[in-house]
Amino acid sequence: MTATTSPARPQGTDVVELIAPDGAAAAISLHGGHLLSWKPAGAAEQLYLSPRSEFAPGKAIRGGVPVIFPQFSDRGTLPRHGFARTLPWELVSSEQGKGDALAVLRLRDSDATRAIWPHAFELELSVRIGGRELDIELACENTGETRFQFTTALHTYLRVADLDAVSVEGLSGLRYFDSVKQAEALQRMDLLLTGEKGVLDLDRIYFGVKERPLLLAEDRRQVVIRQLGFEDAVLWNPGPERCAKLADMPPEGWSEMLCVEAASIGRPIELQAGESWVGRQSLALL
Ligand SMILES: O=P(O)(O)OC[C@H]1O[C@H](O)[C@H](O)[C@@H](O)[C@@H]1O
Repeated sequence: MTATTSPARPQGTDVVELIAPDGAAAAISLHGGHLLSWKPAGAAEQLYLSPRSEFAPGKAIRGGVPVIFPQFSDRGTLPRHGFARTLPWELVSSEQGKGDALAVLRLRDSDATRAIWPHAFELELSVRIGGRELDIELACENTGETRFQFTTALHTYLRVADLDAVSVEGLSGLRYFDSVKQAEALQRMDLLLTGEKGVLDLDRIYFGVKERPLLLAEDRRQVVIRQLGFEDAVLWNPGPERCAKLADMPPEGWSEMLCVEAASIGRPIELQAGESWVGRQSLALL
């Protein structure tokens, strides 16, 4: 069975709706190849999507899962977080299986990308839902004649009921770059408390996370976050002051979200002509 592509969700954005036989559901915008919503079977929305997000050509959507490629943040000369999140992707397929539903989207180099990044590439984003699990896989192939390097992330905005009650486990002993303090540090404790009691204005790149599972926990909810192929993870919450300066976030938006991003930043990924790389982030609601 083929899932439908509904035109004109927010302001004309094409959105692919996925529904698994057990009722798990997701919505993916072709603008940015951007997962907007994930509802596990029998459960509520797990992703944060800003009610003030702009859904306009050339603009990034605030929330969901932006695809960051080929540059993380301002770490290079390209537009912030690269161009994949602001370009139209094409839908390759969307289908329902026996126990899941899967959509595949593609972005290839174009005159617009080659004008600022002179490389031939093909990105494929696969989103699979079923039961209480979500898999997001990003594959990149070098379709040109020369090697290139890139940094990348799946910039997942998790919805939280109350940031004060949220903790993240699994980071102890890792070195991180604190982008707020512009300094490196070592994560001493396994438990990272967010919100008023913990770290506000949180912006850290944890290096060498690799396949360590992370656990996001709040009162009665636990989400296990796994990654494969990505080396690092980013934790981000703008806190009240920075949030107030973001035009596409409501003033209180920061208290309802926490980004836990699967990323490769510390060691850029290098692909020779014809080579491919694959990275995956998997979320499971316990
Ligand atoms: O506002 P954006 O360009 O979407 O970036 C949002 C955030 O993305 C990442 O998490 C970075 O580590 C942050 O420094 C940045 O503020």
